[in-house]
Amino acid sequence: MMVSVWRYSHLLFAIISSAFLLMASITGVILAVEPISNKVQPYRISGADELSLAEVLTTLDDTYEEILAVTRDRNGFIKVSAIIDGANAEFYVNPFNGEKLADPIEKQAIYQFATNLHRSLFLKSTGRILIGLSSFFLILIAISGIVLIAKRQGGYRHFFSPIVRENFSQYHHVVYSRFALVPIFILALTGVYLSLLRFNIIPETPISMEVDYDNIKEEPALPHAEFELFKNTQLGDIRDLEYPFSEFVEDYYIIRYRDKEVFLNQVTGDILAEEKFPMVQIISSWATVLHTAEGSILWAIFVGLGSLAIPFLIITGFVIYFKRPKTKIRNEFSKNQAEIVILVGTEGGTTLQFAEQFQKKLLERKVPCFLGMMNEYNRFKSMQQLILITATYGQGEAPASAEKFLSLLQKKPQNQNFKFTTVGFGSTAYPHFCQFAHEAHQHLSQLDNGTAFMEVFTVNDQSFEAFQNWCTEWSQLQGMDLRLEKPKTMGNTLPSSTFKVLNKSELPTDETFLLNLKNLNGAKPISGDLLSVVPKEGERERLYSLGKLSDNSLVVSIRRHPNGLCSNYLHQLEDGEKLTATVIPNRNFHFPKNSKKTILIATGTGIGPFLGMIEENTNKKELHLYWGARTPQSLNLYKEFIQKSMQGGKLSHFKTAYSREKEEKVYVQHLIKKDRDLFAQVLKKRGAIMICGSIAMQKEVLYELQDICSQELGRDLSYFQNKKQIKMDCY
Ligand SMILES: Cc1cc2nc3c(=O)[nH]c(=O)nc-3n(C[C@H](O)[C@H](O)[C@H](O)COP(=O)(O)O)c2cc1C
Repeated sequence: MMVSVWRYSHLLFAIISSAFLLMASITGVILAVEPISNKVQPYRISGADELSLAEVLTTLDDTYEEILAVTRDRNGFIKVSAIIDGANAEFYVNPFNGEKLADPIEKQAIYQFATNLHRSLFLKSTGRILIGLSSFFLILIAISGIVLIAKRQGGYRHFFSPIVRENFSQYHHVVYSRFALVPIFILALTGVYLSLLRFNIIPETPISMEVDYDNIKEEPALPHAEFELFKNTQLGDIRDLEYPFSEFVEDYYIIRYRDKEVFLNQVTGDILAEEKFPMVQIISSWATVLHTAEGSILWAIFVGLGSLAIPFLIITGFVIYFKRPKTKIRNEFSKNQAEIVILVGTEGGTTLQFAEQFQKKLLERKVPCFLGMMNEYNRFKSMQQLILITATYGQGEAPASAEKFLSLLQKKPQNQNFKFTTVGFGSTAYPHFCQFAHEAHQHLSQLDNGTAFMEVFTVNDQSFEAFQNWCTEWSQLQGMDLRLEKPKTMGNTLPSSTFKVLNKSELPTDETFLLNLKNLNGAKPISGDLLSVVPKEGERERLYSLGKLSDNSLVVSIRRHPNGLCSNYLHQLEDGEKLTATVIPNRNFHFPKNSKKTILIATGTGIGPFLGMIEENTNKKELHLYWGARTPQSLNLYKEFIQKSMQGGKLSHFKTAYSREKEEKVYVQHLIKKDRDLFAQVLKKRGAIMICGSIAMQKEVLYELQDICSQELGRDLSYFQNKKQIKMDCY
């Protein structure tokens, strides 16, 4: 079924019931404390459950004047009803010696208040109906939530796979709901059951045992300590025992077990009648125990945490929904007038925002274009070029708005020849980077009348810069010049900081340079975070990976492009000059502190964040660096730092691959192939591999790593990516 159906059902049920659920869950948390505070009282006597009824009744009869009943509650406390000095009394006893321990625990006012609010919102039957219905909605929310998580994770098998943190609400909503689903589901189900019971929709049929009074025996008369049943029944097995009303033989002992009731002749000890409780009664008893957690501290904590999760999930759920980018597609040309058809595959809505910017620029140039969703694929009569802009979800699958695309492609063939282009939006933090874009492109390539206009272009982590690059490349091939504007809603809202240039070291032959910066205020970056620089007002931002050498010194490694606005702007900065830029946290690319062995792989300026990570390796854990560049001279910029780090023990091994040193080109992937045992060992021992550099290098490196994973470790590469043992930041 479509993800959107599940999503909207999930949301709808939550909207309908959220206020009542909030009330029920908050009071539920308070009520979860009650069984714990009862259970910790010292009235449970160790070993009492193993005493026989014969022993207990003898002790109690010897101690008290007249016993009416003995009850064992869910806490294991033994309560006696007796007549003392002519008055009825109830109290807990020590069944070993009959000693009174305490009066029964009285329900505290706070729990009484919370119980009333929890059950009926102080609205009597109306409130009970509302709470019952909310519990029912909670079951539906839990079911649709399970389906949604499974869909997002790419199947039930991956239900508990790690989640990439995109933002606080999205991440924590999924993380906590995965663990809270079980208690929430049980609370909701038992809540509905208890409501149905209360309204007699589930009828509780009472036991109706008949005693054959005509055949009641009066002999042999035995003292009750001699009754077989009392000798063979342990105190822990019963729920309660009622003494006979009078001494007449027609009155009998009533003994209630967990699953049955027994009438016992008070003179001879014969069983007069016995009946199992009906199933409904047993289920009701279980539903009460599970829902109220009476008698179990662990269960009370479990369901208490489940209740606590509900308000959190309601709030984060609404934040996710209301923060989703809202875009309404406006088209100036109909689908059959358009020469360029842009179809979008999105789930969170961001990809559509990018596509809208692109469509806007085309419309400004009066290009007849149409923007729609990939699920709207149809016959487009005037289409000359189809542009797919799509995200990837699950384990490399289609996002919600593109689920039907591949089948529609077969069902709705175009009558004319057309070109096609695919832009994939994804994240290298996921094992199957932009896989759906590649798959869609592949399917289009198989059509007789479709021709690829460009290779698949991939955009990592919604990088506007990358999308702009694609747009420039595409528009040049089209013979036009399109410059996109970054929508305000897409801009990062993080505050900018001022940096002072400490120094600049340069390697003119390679057009690369290192900028040493000091943060004068604002954010506290970690190596691997990104520095967003806007070279001129109105210009798009460029991102650079940061290395942190000390609290006062950051480093960025930059390649200077001949016409590059930003790289040239940074290059002309003099020592002491100020730079305003924003630090963007890049959580998926921080140095793994818990890993005993780590391998860093970089090409060219990709070494930048690793310089900081090496410097931070003060514990001198095993750290390998593989670095690829054109010639040995390229190393001059970093040589001193590397040598110092190796001498200081912060870097254990350093290997280089130069592509223009000898006839035969050497790339980092060749080094990996040679050292495959080391790579296998590191992954096996829960170490980490970090990759930074070009996407082209990343592809080759991943290919090599995939081979090592399947050949040496018998697992897919994605297994280690999911465990965050492989981290990438490539561009
Ligand atoms: C649950 C989940 C699963 C994802 N799976 C993948 C994946 O397998 N491959 C990938 O490249 N990106 C994956 N992504 C990243 C998204 O494709 C990326 O964030 C995209 O920009 C989202 O676009 P949208 O907001 O238009 O849906 C995943 C994101 C989420 C939240």
